[in-house]
Amino acid sequence: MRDERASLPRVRIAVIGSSRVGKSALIVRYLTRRYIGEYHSNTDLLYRQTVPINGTPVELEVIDVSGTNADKFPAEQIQWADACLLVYSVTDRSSFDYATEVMSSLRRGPGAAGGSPAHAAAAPMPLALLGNKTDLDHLRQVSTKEGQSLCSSHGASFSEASVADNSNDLYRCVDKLLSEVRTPSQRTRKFSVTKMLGSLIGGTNNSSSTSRSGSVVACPRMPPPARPPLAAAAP
Ligand SMILES: Nc1nc2c(ncn2[C@@H]2O[C@H](COP(=O)(O)OP(=O)(O)OP(=O)(O)O)[C@@H](O)[C@H]2O)c(=O)[nH]1
Repeated sequence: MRDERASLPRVRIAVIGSSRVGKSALIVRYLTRRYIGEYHSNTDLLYRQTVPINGTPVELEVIDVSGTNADKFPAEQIQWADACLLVYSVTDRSSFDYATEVMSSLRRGPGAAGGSPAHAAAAPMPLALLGNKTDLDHLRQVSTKEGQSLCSSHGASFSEASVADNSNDLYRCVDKLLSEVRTPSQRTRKFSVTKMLGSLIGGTNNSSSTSRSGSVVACPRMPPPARPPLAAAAP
């Protein structure tokens, strides 16, 4: 099983944003369609799932970059990733400011703040911005226009969504980002990870559950920026 998974093509996404904007809720929602109301972690977590695309399994890895350390620029996590999803809360101006800062650094130029050497030499890293918590519109501090304008000036795609309300926009946003990394002619996804959710939430021991059709693993620490096999996540 280990060799089989190691040989799969990988797509790596870094989800970055201030604390409490809903990054973990978003990732779990995307992978399982379930909503986690309260899940706080002060460390990075790696979610891993085998996703069949056009009948070809692809290893999707998503790193949930803890917002607790948002004063530290997540350069290593960005270097590790093929694409970044920046998340802020439309109810939290400071979270938008942080996303703005990260996006500006990312787009400042080759090697400025992340992106692998390959990315720097070729196209810029695919980047998406998502304004979460639109269900709390009455508490809104950041307008839709501000998000749009930030993205149009930085070559990123923009969406707003409510993870709590299970907006379709959140799936569209992530799917689009994935398609910018890999562009198979037709994407199909099959999830069978729901029953692993319990171990994911309690996942402090690197336990993993795998199956041919899908898996999720939580790792307590982010992998190094180079690309050795993720030993901690191996079954
Ligand atoms: N109203 C509302 N609350 C949300 C939404 N998404 C997440 N939340 C809540 O926001 C809080 C923070 O969500 P998390 O997913 O833990 O946020 P995070 O960005 O991972 O936070 P850190 O682990 O501190 O980095 C939780 O209480 C969630 O239930 C949403 O769309 N609407």
